Amino acid sequence: MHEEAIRKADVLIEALGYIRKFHNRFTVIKLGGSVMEDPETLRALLVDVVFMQTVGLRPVVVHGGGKAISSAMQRAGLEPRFVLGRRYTDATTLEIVADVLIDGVNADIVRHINKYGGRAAALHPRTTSCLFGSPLTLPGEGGSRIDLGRVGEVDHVDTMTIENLCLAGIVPVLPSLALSRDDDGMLNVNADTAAAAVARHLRAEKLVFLTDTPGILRDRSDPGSLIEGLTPEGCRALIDEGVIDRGMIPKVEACLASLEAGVRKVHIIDGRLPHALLLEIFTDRGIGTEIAATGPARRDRRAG
Ligand SMILES: Nc1ncnc2c1ncn2[C@@H]1O[C@H](COP(=O)(O)OP(=O)(O)O)[C@@H](O)[C@H]1O
Ligand SMILES: CC(=O)N[C@@H](CCC(=O)OP(=O)(O)O)C(=O)O
Repeated sequence: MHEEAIRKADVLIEALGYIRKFHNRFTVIKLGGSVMEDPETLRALLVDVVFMQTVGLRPVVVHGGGKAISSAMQRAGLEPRFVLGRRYTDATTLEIVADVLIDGVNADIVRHINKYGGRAAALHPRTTSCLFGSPLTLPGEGGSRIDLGRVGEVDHVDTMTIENLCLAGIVPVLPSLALSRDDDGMLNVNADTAAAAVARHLRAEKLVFLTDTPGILRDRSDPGSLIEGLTPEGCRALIDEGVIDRGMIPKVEACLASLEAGVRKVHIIDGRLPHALLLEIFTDRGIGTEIAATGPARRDRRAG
């Protein structure tokens, strides 16, 4: 009986060091569509976010919702089309993307954070947009540019609004939609790059990607092949070797850009694991892949 109580006290003491270290620091948390499919998984993650906000960290949530968007498109008789990992977004698709991300996913996250005793604010183009950008075109064959429709990239973040909300103890929740500086219309942004842009502009302490894999795996079919610590050079080598592939490429590229811009650590973790966020941030061992500018980021020598 006493042993169990002492073990719980030890857990709290272990967390105390991290709570002190990250007090008043920004942590940007990217929620991928894959972890928002199951209500119980989402509940556990948002309870962690409320915990972080309550103990004085400054969590900022940026979310996607790719799976829900694809389902809504299919219900409307539209076939999703991706070009180099980006959804081709015409005017009809943009309406669906905005409805799913704003009225569906964003509203759901805000409601749940409030329900679990926290306070959250929806920041999107239909309330207060904090993300501003320009249309993204990708290089095509023979020097041409690939047109992606209303797809954008973030080039400005209203950090003041985000910071003020955090200071007031409110968790800002942003979907991956930006306002175009050209025409004031909405742009659909890849959620990994949107989260990285927010982390860069806030000079966040941490950027955490919650996804549907234990982290970066050396062998994608073997969860035991998790790579716990990586440097940017290590990441580039794994991309060249083809170990990092598909959806993981934009995530890792977003990680590298964030680290270059001063974000201290990036974590890629399994959002399906209950309390993944608390385990990664408040324990010595962590659970996923940690990428830091200076390595080697060995787990047994981690200091947050
Ligand atoms: N080396 C790797 N380790 C783990 N996952 C990888 C790796 N390379 C590619 N992936 C793929 O990346 C996916 C995660 O990216 P993505 O599907 O875009 O997630 P999200 O919707 O959370 O943004 C994994 O489910 C996996 O299929
Ligand atoms: C331009 C572009 O591709 N935008 C993404 C935005 C959502 C997203 O990225 O969601 P996940 O994080 O769940 O993948 C899309 O339309 O799917």
